[in-house]
Amino acid sequence: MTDALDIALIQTRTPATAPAGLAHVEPLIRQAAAGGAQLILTPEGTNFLEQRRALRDAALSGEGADPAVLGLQALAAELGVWLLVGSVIVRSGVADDPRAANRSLLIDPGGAITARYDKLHVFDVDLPNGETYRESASIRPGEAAAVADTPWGGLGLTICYDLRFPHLHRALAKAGANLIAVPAAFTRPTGEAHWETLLRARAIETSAFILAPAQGGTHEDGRQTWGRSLVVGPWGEVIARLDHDEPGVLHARLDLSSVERARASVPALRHDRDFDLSL
Ligand SMILES: O=C(O)CNC(=O)[C@H](CS)NC(=O)CCC(=O)C(=O)O
Repeated sequence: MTDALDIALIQTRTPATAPAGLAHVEPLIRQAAAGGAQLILTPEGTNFLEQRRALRDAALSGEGADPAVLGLQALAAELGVWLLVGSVIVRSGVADDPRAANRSLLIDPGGAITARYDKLHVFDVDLPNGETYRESASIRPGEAAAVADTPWGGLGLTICYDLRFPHLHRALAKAGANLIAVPAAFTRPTGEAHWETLLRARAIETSAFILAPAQGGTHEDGRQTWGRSLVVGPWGEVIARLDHDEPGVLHARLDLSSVERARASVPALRHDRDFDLSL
């Protein structure tokens, strides 16, 4: 295992009103691979993004039959890269629950899916500007966290709103993650107020790299997402950022040995104490 890892984050704007093909990500993934990225990460909603989605049975496939998933598997194999598909909206496959899963997939350079994670925390939120989200109406939350094996160590999987739950990230780090993916489709107001601060806080708390590819810009249905894809190092330092909401590729070279250095220096991950909360 060498200490250098070349990654790339894909920032895109998934079509909002219909199941997407790959036109909004494939050229960017090819560009990332041509630029030397070994691990490429895409945002939440890579195959489908629709704010006011009704239960869209007709539009949804299971993971094994989703055209975007199959296309991304073929692309990873053709390019010989690891691909973390931030999320796809697919049939959950759970009987008696018509809701979909909001699922991250890790695809290896042979095109095989080696890890998956269903978003644990769904976004049921009323923002001060009147934007309202009820993700639980269409998405069945997952039950389990996941740390995926990669040639570069453990990759903790999270999705978007999960960013607000620090104990999940600490648990991932304690379970062996030195990289944590935070693929997102953040709202504009919460992105502006919270995105970079929360990402840097999670990096500092876990002494892990935080890799956050985002949706960005104004979507067809008028929904706006906060781009500004970000790579943060284990000391909380910003390694690379896109300072806009347009589609693009963000390259970064990670020095993996910096995780151990940060953890040796401030071992807070090992300093948890049990405490009493009685008054
Ligand atoms: O809707 C889709 O198709 C894809 N999923 C999303 O966009 C999700 C659920 S609506 N968005 C978030 O979790 C935003 C979190 C956020 O913005 C915050 O925590 O502030």
